[in-house]
Amino acid sequence: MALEIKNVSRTFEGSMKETLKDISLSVEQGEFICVVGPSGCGKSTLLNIIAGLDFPTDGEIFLDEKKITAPGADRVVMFQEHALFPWLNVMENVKFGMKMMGVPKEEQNRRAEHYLKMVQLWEFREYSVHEISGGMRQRTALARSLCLDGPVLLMDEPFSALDKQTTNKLRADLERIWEETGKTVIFVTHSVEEAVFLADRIVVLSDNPGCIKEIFQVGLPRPRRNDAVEFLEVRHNILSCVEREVEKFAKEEYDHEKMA
Ligand SMILES: Nc1ncnc2c1ncn2[C@@H]1O[C@H](COP(=O)(O)OP(=O)(O)OP(=O)(O)O)[C@@H](O)[C@H]1O
Repeated sequence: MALEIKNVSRTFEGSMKETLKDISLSVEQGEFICVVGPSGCGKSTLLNIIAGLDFPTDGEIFLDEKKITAPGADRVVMFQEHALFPWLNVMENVKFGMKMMGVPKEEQNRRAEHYLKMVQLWEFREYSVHEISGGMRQRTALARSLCLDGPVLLMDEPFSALDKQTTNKLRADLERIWEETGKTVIFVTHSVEEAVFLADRIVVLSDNPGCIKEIFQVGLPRPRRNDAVEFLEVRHNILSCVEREVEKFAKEEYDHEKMA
């Protein structure tokens, strides 16, 4: 599904500044977009608005020309916290969302098996949540999200609480799954390296207010190696862009303090 973000701005009640200002972006069906930028620049706010969990003060978002006004089955959100139910086992957790959506039992079983195999957890389906590692929990959450079969996957720093080795493994898994399923992915991350590993395009947000500062087309062949010279070059360019933003923000804070 194609996503069209048109002049989206968001100001929170009681706030003196716009969190997001005039964001416009066209995302093609099956594209992998990463959003990076300084802490607090509005990445999660943008994702929440696309999810229909929050609303723009100005502007509109369209999914295949249909305006987004609420959460919907066409967009599945996955957060940093896996939010699994500790009293359910892996399989039951994966089926939970489908149950809530009234998916017939046979279809629940079919999808749960398919996606648990895809995330390599089929052998662990009877394990309870406390018996599996953090990475396996996040893979359970990923299988649960994939089972909902939404064409758009919205991911808010899904791997940031995990150790480096597990994160690297999950990134590679996600890339493979994205290639297999053809979903449109919007992925928020603090890690420029993660963005260069995963994205077709990387959107850098500026801070205060959150605007699109630059959009990078990554263009490196997949699978990508984070020690390849080309990878490091792209990473360096984007990092400089984000760091300039952080420096600008720090200077503004400093000037503000001086004037106070
Ligand atoms: N519900 C809300 N009410 C008021 N202000 C909010 C609300 N949600 C977010 N904000 C403010 O909007 C700004 C952007 O927050 P947001 O979480 O979108 O940034 P972020 O770029 O995702 O941050 P981080 O990288 O630290 O996760 C922050 O100043 C935050 O305090």
